[in-house]
Amino acid sequence: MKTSIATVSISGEFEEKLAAIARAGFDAVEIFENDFLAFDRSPAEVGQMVRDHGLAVSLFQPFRDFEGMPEPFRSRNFDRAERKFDLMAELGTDMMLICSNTSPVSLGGVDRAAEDFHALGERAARRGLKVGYEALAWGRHIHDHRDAWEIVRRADHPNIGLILDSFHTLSRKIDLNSIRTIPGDRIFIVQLADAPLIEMDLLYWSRHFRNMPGEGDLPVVAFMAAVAATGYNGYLSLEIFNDQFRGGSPDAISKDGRRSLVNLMDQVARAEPGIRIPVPAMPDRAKVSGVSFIEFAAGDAEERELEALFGVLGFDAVARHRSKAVTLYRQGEINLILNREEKGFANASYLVHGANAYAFGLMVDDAALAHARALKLGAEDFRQSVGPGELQVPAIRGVGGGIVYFLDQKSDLARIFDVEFVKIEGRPGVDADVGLTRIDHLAQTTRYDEMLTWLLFYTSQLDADKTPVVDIVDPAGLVRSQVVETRDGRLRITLNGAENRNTLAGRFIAETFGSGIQHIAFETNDIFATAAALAARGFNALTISPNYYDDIEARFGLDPQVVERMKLANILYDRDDAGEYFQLYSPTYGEGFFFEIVERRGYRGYGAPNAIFRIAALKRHLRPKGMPR
Ligand SMILES: O=C(O)c1ccc(O)c(O)c1
Ligand SMILES: [Mg+2]
Repeated sequence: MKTSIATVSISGEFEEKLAAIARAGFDAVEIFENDFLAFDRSPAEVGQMVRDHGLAVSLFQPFRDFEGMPEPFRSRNFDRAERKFDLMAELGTDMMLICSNTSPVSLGGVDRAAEDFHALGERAARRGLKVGYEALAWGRHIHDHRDAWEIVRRADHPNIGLILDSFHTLSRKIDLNSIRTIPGDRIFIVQLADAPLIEMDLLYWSRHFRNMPGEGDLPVVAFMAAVAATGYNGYLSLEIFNDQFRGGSPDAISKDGRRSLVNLMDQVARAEPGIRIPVPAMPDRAKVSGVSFIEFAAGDAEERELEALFGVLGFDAVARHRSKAVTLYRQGEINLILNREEKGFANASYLVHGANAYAFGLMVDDAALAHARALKLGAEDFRQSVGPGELQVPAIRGVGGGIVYFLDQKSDLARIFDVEFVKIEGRPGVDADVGLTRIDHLAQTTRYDEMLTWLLFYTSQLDADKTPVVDIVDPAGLVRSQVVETRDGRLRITLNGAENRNTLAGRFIAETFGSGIQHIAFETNDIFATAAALAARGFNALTISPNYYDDIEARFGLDPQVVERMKLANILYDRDDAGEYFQLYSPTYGEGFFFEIVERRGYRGYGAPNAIFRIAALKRHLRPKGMPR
């Protein structure tokens, strides 16, 4: 498969863009005219620069307001096109994109447009060039690929073809079967973009909100499956206009782009077998059956603090690592690992970020395959030397440079805790359990502009979906939250994107020097019993304002006695179509890390309406900056 990306999709100086695009593994770039015009090198030098980076120029674009113009505009347009043909020869590309006319003076008429294209085809043929026609979703007369195709068909010239752009077709919800009847060799190039579903003007949506396939909500897989079914085997070219990407890291955006195409084509090849586009074989997205463990890095000082905290939460130290300063704590199905090694990755993470939950293990169907897929998608491999008899657990770097381990039940990895740990025997009378059964969700906080990267990271590797974005109101600003979850809820990761550093989330990443796990939610089957057991162990739940309880009693029509019990235990409540949700929180530790305990009675959400109340409460607890602990 041949991949390409438009220069507008990436931020930076022209040469920076090329370098990042090349490093990410693309074959070609679409040169967007304005990027070129703003750059102070000659067309020939630009062409050479592109080739020096090992790239080709897939397309020169856009040429605007060409077809269906009255004189004198029509003649001028042909002259203008000839000038651009000169430029293309110097750049070293044979393909130009003409987008459908938006000019108020343009005349409609399929045949008039077809004649213009036929005449242009003659001129292009003399130069050995090709011209592709794209219907902009907001074109004045032509805004549907079916009409653009009709014009190309009637132009009846081998040097004139169709350009499809997923955004224009999908934003207008055009029947995708209409693509399947177009001959693949008449489609000159396919541009790909996704976008979040937002009701707004098509032009504005397109120019500001496009994102990489898989990052938005449009059915780009179905679109591309229809294109691939035509026999098309040309460039798969990303064309992403996105305000955030324009200010982002050229390397990160390029890598995301390349990952999005590999993931897209893997899904297309599965949906549409026998396509001509060669798609590298790779394992399917990994099925996750749960979070097997969460590992904390700490130093001596925090070790005792964390140990005490785990104890209060009802975790028991059940095993010690055979060769490392690592302890395993357990309750129900939950495994917490405390790593206070003075060398290795955990220690490095501790030195940079302070005590933090830097790693977690996912139980998948096949760890080796999950790891192999991740690497094919461009994930960074993680390996660390292992002692004699210890297992090399397949792993990759994740959010904030943390580690995601893959475990399974079918290999030796199933016995990791038996192989690497020694049981701590004989603690009679210790019955710490407060009824926590499993990890309900992990919450990772990132900068807002990294959110799409990590959403794509998870959803391209794991058989999990993303939920729509929810705005979390922090008294100091908005935090956007989006969840990656499996249908059965065995995996739930909430990603919280902080836009400013005054929010609880923003402060967390500012003070801990980067993104990471900010909270962990455990599940219980009886939150009232768990709350009582926790209190008996000396746990202080986060104090929720009494005002909250008056409100929920009225809002949900709850039994006042139940509300009174919730108030005493600082339990928050929410309800959706599927059921009820109860939550309680720990105070914050360190720079804003906390635990949550939830009981789900069928409920599928995350208590977003309660966020403002618990954030306000958490902030009351958070020590003022600069104060000693
Ligand atoms: O927003 C535009 O004008 C524009 C230009 C060229 C394209 O290929 C496109 O999809 C949109
Ligand atoms: Mg386009």
